[in-house]
Amino acid sequence: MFDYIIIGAGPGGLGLAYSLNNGKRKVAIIENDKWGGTCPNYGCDPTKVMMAVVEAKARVENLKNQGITGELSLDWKGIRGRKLAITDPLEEKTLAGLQKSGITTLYGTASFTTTGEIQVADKVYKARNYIIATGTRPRQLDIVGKEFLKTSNDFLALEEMPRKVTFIGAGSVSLELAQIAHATGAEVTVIASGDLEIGHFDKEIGEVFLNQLKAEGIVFKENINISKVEKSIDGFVITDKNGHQLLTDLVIAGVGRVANVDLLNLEAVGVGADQSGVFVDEYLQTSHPQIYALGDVISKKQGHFTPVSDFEGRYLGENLVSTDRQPIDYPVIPAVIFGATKLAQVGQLEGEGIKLKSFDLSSWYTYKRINDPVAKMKVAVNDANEIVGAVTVSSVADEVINLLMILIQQKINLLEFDKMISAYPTVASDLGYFY
Ligand SMILES: Cc1cc2nc3c(=O)[nH]c(=O)nc-3n(C[C@H](O)[C@H](O)[C@H](O)COP(=O)(O)OP(=O)(O)OC[C@H]3O[C@@H](n4cnc5c(N)ncnc54)[C@H](O)[C@@H]3O)c2cc1C
Ligand SMILES: NC(=O)c1ccc[n+]([C@@H]2O[C@H](COP(=O)([O-])OP(=O)(O)OC[C@H]3O[C@@H](n4cnc5c(N)ncnc54)[C@H](O)[C@@H]3O)[C@@H](O)[C@H]2O)c1
Repeated sequence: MFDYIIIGAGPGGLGLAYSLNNGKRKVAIIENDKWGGTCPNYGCDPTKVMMAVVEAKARVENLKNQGITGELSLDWKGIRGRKLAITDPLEEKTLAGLQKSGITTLYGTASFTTTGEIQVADKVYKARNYIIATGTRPRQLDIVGKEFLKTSNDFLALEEMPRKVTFIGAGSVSLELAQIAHATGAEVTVIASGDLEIGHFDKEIGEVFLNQLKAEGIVFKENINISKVEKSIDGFVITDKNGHQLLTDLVIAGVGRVANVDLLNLEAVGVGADQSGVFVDEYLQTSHPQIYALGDVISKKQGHFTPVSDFEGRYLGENLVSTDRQPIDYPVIPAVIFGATKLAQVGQLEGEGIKLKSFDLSSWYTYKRINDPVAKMKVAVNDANEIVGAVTVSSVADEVINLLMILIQQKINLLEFDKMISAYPTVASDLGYFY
């Protein structure tokens, strides 16, 4: 008998396992694929290791003929080799870390039994509480030729970068991988089924980001509904509902992700869920009192990001053992689409008493110094002169947004900000001008 059994060893499940494991409690964690979950094996880490090379090339190219001469080219094999060396060992390290800390590790697909226990292969395990942290997997398109569609996982495993790569869907997965493919020499097309805009981001700044990707040479096609994909001698032919065709060497479907709930036998324990995830209350408790859920697998309005899963893991780690249960209280959550140019947003941009200020940052010293091709910011300030939201596009948007997140979360107004000194010239030394 365990105290806690966690299903899924991604950032959420792992955060919870370590938080609950104090030597006295018996904690088990179950994984049916790679220890560490999506982020280190198929998501954040490998994509950002690859992106670092794309960013470095752009940084140099932005200063070309301003003291830098010569041609640069990226080599996919080298980029992939870097990824293999940095992120592939993480799986083994994660498993070793769990075993060293005394957490029981079980390998296999977990599902609930009709008596409310957990089954893995032919063994049944019992616990006081069960926590579902099974994440998501790429959504598959139900079209003719769906067997020819590849996913982000397949992209990361490519041995060669094909000459022509097409992405279906213009969300974060496609927009990041499209930049990597394009920088390594592929002709890249991104197909959006509706108008080209990035959900959850400010429309105007999102458009600046997309225009920059277009200026770099990525081709976007909007309002295209794909009806079939066929194999031809030269590659694959994508046909849309109007009969237009596109020839390509590789098709990646980046059309969202679905919750890993189907193998869990949730009906047996009466836990509600659909493709968007497991239904939980503000304590991350499901309709079954012994079963909780966290991370990407839950149906929620918060973004599907590693630090959110980790936050939920740490929240449950405290709440499950506390006599004074508190509902989860999410802080502001930054979202970033990475690339040589990055798009980043945090907090709220509209609401009562909120003023939105726009800044063209390209002439600011921080950005002029590195000659960023685009640098813009919108900041939302409330009546109390506190920053409550921001959206920005530039090569350093990921760093700026985290600093703005701290100002928002800590409600630091200009008076308090002015009591601090930031190193200059850095993105931090610009912050006072945004109030
Ligand atoms: C291409 C890509 C890039 C990304 N980039 C970023 C980024 O830059 N920054 C960021 O914050 N987020 C990023 N994300 C999102 C991030 O990876 C996820 O938000 C994060 O991994 C979610 O953690 P989790 O623990 O909730 O789920 P997961 O990491 O998905 O872990 C769930 C685990 O449960 C296992 N599992 C599923 N079903 C069962 C079962 N029945 N039995 C046993 N085990 C099971 C799965 O194999 C998996 O290992 C990216 C995602 C993708 C796909
Ligand atoms: N930097 C990051 O933090 C990062 C990077 C990559 C992925 N992620 C996470 O991974 C998750 C999945 O990303 P994603 O890009 O797969 O999903 P997404 O939901 O961000 O985007 C999917 C896109 O596909 C489009 N789409 C859906 N059906 C389509 C169709 N039939 N034809 C064409 N387009 C279609 C949608 O309109 C949407 O624009 C996200 O939740 C995201 O949070 C995060």
